[in-house]
Amino acid sequence: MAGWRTRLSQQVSADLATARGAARRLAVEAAETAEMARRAATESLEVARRKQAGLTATHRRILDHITRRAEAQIDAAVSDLAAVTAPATGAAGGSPWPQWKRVSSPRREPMWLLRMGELSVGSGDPASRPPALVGLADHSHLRLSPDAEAALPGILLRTLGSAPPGAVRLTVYDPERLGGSLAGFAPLAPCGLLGFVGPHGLSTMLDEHVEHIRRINATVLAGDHASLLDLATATGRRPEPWRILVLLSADMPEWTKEQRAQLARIRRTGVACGVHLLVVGEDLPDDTDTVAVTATHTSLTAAARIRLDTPPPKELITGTCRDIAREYSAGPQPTRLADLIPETLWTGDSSDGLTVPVGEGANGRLAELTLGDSPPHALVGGPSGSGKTNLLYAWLGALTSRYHPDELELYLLDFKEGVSFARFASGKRDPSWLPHVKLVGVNINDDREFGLALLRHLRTELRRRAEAAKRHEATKLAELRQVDENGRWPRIIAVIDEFQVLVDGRDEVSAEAVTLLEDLARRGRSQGIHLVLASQDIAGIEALWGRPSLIAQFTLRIALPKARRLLADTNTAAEEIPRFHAVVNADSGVSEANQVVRLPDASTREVWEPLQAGMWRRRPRDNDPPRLFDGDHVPLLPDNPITAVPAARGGEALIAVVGQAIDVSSHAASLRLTRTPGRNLAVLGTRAVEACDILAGAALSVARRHRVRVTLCCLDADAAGDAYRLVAALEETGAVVDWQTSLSDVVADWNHHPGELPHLVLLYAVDAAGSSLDPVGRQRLREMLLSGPENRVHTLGWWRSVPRLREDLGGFAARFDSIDAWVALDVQGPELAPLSPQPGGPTWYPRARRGLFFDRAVHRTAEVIIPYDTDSVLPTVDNLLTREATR
Ligand SMILES: Nc1ncnc2c1ncn2[C@@H]1O[C@H](COP(=O)(O)OP(=O)(O)OP(=O)(O)O)[C@@H](O)[C@H]1O
Repeated sequence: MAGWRTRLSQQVSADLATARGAARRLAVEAAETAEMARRAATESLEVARRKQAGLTATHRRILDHITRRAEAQIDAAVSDLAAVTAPATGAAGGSPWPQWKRVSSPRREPMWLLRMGELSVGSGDPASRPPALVGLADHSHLRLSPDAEAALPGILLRTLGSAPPGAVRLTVYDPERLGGSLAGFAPLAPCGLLGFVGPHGLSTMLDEHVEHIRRINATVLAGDHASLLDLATATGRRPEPWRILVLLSADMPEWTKEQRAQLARIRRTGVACGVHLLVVGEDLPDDTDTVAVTATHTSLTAAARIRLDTPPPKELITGTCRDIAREYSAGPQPTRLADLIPETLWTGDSSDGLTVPVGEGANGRLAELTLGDSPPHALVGGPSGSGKTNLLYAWLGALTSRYHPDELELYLLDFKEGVSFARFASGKRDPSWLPHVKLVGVNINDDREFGLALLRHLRTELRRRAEAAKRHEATKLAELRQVDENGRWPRIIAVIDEFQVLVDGRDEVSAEAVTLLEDLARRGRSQGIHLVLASQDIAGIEALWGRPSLIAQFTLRIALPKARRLLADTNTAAEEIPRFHAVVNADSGVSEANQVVRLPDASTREVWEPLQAGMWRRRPRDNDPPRLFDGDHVPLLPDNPITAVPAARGGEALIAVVGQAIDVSSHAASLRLTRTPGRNLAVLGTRAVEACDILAGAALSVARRHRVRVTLCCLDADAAGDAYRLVAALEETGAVVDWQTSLSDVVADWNHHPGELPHLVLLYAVDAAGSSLDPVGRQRLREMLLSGPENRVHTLGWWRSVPRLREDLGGFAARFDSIDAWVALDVQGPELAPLSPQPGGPTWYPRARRGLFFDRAVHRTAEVIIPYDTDSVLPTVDNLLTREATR
């Protein structure tokens, strides 16, 4: 028994030991497994932590990137917004108060938007934040909530400062504080730019604004434009002011039904007519048409928050209002030349006429002038200083900017002293010219012949056009231009300022001028040639009154202030108009056709020069500068005054130049020295300098083109210096020159060189020989004059009076057929009778630097010339003496 127990016990012990061992092993294994699991878990945790850190960094990087990009986009959008809004806000609309000043917004564009504060967006510095903008004038009505009331003075000041003085008018309805809240604007009140209305004036004020809107619709917009802004865009004109009606604490629910109805009308129709409501502290029913502003938002900027600017300093408000009031009270600025200039140059077609604006009419629109088939010609009148020249500048500026130089040509003459048209020609100070101008004549008050020359030139052009029209069976310019597509037929305007100088004399010049004017006025209408005659002097107009058929053609009349007799007798409108205005009348001056026009300043160089420079830069390639004739200028002997003129038979003709013709082409007046009897020249008169110039010009012009023999004899000590200088100049041309001191020797030898070279005999003060020339000598002189030309000996002589010439030619019975050509200086017309085909002599009033030239071979009547100045083409006496000394 003990044995099994022992065995059992041993067995149990052994099993227990085994079990313990197994348990221990299991425990160790479990511990190992647990340790491995722990390690694995730790590692996993570590990996997870690392992953999480990586992911967090990546996420942060992505987030940063996205944030930066978003910020950059916001900043770009902000600066885009600022750039986009900048032009719309303009200086006075948008600049912060420290830099703020008054600047008018452009006329054709909508009034600038107004800065109220800034949008709270963007990351950058507050200065670059986009402005919070609202529009009032030209844009909409505005409503400020009570917490935004502080913005009111700023909005009003910016509006006032963006427009010219007087262009914004304020009416303030402020029943609570009776205008106290806008006291800074008070300086505008005395001149009517600001009105305060109390409770009793409300209905009247609303009625007035409604009536104003009605008037604008009926008379200003007149169905042609949808709004005043449309009118401004189309025409550049702002004929009506903006009216801002400020309603402060208006307590509208208490208003009568009629008052509310009137307000509703203003809301519906006001903006198009420049009437705007600025309501403070009231809720308007159904205000979708009104921009609402609170301290933090505007209905335009939706969810974006805004921050309002601080109000402008009080002194800025009062100072600005005082300036505006002062400038407004000083009167409106005249219209500007720029208002007459089209945006694109030279788009007009002149086939049917020339129509351009010239100033501002009473209705605020541009008033136009037309020249064409009707009215064809214009008369402009007004006393000195009334602005005629300025009117002509404005008209010409508008014409030349609208019509291309192929559509319009200008001929401009000014008979009064001064150089008013000289600016259109190229000069030393300003080399540009007006490309349409063909001819400018200034300082021609003594040279009426130049006016005549212009009229003759126009008559020739008229004939050319009439012939072309006949060929093409056209009855007027428009038709001719249609059928002759390749022809160049611009309209021509000839402007003659102070034309009375040309027509009010009692001589042949006036008679011919009036006849030519009559012809041009009558027939020019259909050929596109238009006359504009201006005069300050009633006499000018009166010279025409005697010619009813002539004056009847001048149906366009422009009367400057105080012009007399220009309009119909009963029409006194010109007496009543203020400075810088004109009565324009296209119906021969009858009162019903009056149109009062305010004219722009077109005279000052700053206004004119940029316009001319712009056209000059765009001138056609073949556009030549206009010919300028200045009566005060003495022309120099040109190098080559004549182009080669072939002789009738063999060789080239000897052509002696005597001066510059007073002519449209300013050509050289000359005589041909042919082998015909009489081809000599006599210069007559006592003006030695001019006589020397004529002889020098004649001799040099021949000697420069032909080798000649010259015999020179000077009998006037005062002229000897010039004669001596001429000899030197002639020798330089290769001429064979013989200086004689005795006239007897000259006439004794005149035919000693037969046939060799053409021979010029230059005699200075021939008559001074007097008694020193015995009868034989006198006879030889006559022979030389009579027979010389056939032998190529031509005498160019200076006699100081006609009687002395006559004496040298044979006394009382003298015949003048040996003198074909003469130039008279200070010799009266009747004295020239024996030399002239005109009975009693030519009409000639001697004047300085002018000569009367007659050549029997070509002239029917004598022509006025300007002796060329030869001083600068002759060597100086000092030069000659030095030359002699070094020989
Ligand atoms: N619309 C205008 N706006 C501003 N200034 C003007 C205007 N019209 C004329 N003026 C100025 O008035 C002055 C006289 O004008 P303007 O020379 O045209 O007169 P006028 O009638 O031609 O005189 P005159 O015959 O004596 O030359 C000039 O200084 C001119 O600049």
